[in-house]
Amino acid sequence: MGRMGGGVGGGGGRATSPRLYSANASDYRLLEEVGYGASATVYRAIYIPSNEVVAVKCLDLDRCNSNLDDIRREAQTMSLIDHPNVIRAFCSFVVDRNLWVVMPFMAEGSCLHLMKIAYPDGFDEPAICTILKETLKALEYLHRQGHIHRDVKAGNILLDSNGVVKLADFGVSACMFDTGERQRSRNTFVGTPCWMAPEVLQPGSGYNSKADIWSFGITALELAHGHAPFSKYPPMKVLLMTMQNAPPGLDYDRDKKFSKLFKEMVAMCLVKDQTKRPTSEKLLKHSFFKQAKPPEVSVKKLFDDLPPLWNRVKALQLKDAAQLALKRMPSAEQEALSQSEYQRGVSAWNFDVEDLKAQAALIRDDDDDVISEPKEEDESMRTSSTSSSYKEASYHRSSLGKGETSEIVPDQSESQGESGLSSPGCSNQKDKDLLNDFVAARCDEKLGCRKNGIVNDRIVSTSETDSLSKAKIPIMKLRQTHSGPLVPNVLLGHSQSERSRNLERGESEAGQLAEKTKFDVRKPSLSGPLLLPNRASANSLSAPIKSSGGFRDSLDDKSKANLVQIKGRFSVTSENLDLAKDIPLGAVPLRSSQGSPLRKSASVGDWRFESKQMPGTPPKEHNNSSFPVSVVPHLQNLFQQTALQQELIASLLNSLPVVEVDVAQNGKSPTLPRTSEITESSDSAASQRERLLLLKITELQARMQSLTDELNQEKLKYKRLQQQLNAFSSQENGYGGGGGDA
Ligand SMILES: Nc1ncnc2c1ncn2[C@@H]1O[C@H](COP(=O)(O)OP(=O)(O)OP(=O)(O)O)[C@@H](O)[C@H]1O
Repeated sequence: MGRMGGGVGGGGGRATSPRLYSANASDYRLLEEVGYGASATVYRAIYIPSNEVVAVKCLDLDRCNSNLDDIRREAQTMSLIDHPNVIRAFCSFVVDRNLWVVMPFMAEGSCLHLMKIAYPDGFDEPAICTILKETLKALEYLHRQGHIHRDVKAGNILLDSNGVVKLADFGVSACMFDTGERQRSRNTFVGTPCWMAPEVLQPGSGYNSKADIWSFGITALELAHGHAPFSKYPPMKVLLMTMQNAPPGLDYDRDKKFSKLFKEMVAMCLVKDQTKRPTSEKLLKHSFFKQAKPPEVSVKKLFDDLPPLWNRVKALQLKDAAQLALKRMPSAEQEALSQSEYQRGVSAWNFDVEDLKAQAALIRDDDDDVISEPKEEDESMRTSSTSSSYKEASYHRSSLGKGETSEIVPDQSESQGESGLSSPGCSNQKDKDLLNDFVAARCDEKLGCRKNGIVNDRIVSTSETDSLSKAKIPIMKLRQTHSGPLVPNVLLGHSQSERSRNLERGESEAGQLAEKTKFDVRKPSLSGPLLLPNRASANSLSAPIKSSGGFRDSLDDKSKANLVQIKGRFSVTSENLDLAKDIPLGAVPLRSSQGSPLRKSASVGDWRFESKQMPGTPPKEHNNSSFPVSVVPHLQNLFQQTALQQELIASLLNSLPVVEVDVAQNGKSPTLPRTSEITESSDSAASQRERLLLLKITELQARMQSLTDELNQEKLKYKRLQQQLNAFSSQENGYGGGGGDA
């Protein structure tokens, strides 16, 4: 155990008198877990010598990218910070493989937690204005001191019970005046992808404090919507979108509730060219911040009536556990993945290169329309990111009962093309290079980048670009942020053991959901815009339908089950008939003059035409019920066959005047010629032929008899159905008339 960093501090700022905090772990009693990040778990704790409540952040050194020297320097920097809006470390010390950082306890936790638990759609503008102004003051101070924060986001904006706002987490901050190793580290990727400025994402290009201004703008959107832009996408996708898309912003139409000043301020921060972004000092002078109310007025009210922070955190952990269970489903992999990083508020400076590459493999085509239409994307993102954990949290306020969509897209594997990396989102060489550069940079940065085995294979395949999408890699890793032996028992009760219990509970809770989702995801969709245009562009709409990949079989089965008739290469199913209703007329290039595209099909056209000729068929039957469609063709078939056979028999009979046949009268089998008669005419040249013909006649007569029976039965059936239909329509009329009479 060794002491690191400053040992003095007081109440998180200049407000209280300086106090010395010991670097002895036994002087701290860790209480509830109040937060967790990529590499740390934060506890409410009692500093025993003064009986003061503090926060202890336990950083798992094994999970940090930095070496001990960097961390020591980091801690020293933290202890020198002295601003009312910046969380200051009282002291820090190493406990085995953990770094304990003692800080003031911020009783209301982070803005992210608060939104997750009670404001899934974001805060109101007065609260946002105050929070942003206080945060900007912190940034202005840090920039003046030569620091770049590099991880500005709602998860790092902490609130205390009086509404005081403090910027936290210097785990990734860089000193602008540093040289050597530290300086070089600014050419690597640090930060959280959704909040990362384009220049930070561009390997090799340097960046400065303006990167914080971009993140600040993203944080403004996060506070306004309840989530950051692109938060539903995997990091690789976010990376591409940040660089390719127009910058996100507050929409003048959609975000009507927000003022013009707010929109303007955000737009100023989210300019891709860093040189055009204002400095924090200049931004602080923007008119938007002039209207800011004091924190105790606009921020404090946000947590009225909320339970204690640790109970909220526990509720969120349960939901996280359910999310993790959900992630196990391969079909929901991408969705769960994209949500997880954001929902846990995890920073990208703990990016796992393997994770990134695997996530890149999951980039799908169907998202790519979004790339060119950022606003739509944002809209869909808004729907999806308010789903799951937020909505079900028990302490919900504003949005309880609002509609919620879990956006799980059916597998459209065939439409993806060969590779995730060759999807439109990264279809050109530039994109591929970008991804490769990015992965390479991250790989260089990461000491633990493995050089062999699966990971290595996957790295190779990234540059080859073709096999990545096929890799089905178990991506999800439960990032435990604390190692056991170093932690007192009391702590374990709230962390690992509890977390695993929660996980189990969460898994069972999520089980049903998972089942449902699995079903939903895999359920083939037999209609919809993706499939219909393809069908419509085929020569005939009634041509055999080729569905995509995964559900071709099931579709075939279904087609068979619904088969109405096959005529040559045409197969018509009742499903086609249903689909025809949904097909936009304009989408069908070869529509017949009869109106319905399906009339192009000989079979369907004929049936419809002829069925109209059936005597006594009420016109209503075509749209009212499905039975005429299936019965009429059958009847017609029988009718046609019978007529043909009758014709044949008649002509045969005409040609055989000698044979005794009694077909017409009783329909029974004809009396066969007696043996003696046959013998007598054996000389006849036609005798052989006659015999054969007689046999044929007998056969045909029998067949005709059965067909006649069948026809009679069908006629009866048809009559009954007609009666039923008549009864039904008269009932309908009766209801209508009754209503009118009454
Ligand atoms: N002083 C504090 N008082 C109360 N809660 C805190 C305090 N510091 C941190 N937290 C809570 O703990 C969470 C995680 O803390 P922190 O962000 O420092 O961890 P981290 O591992 O660095 O996370 P990340 O790297 O993902 O940002 C915060 O989002 C916040 O909710």
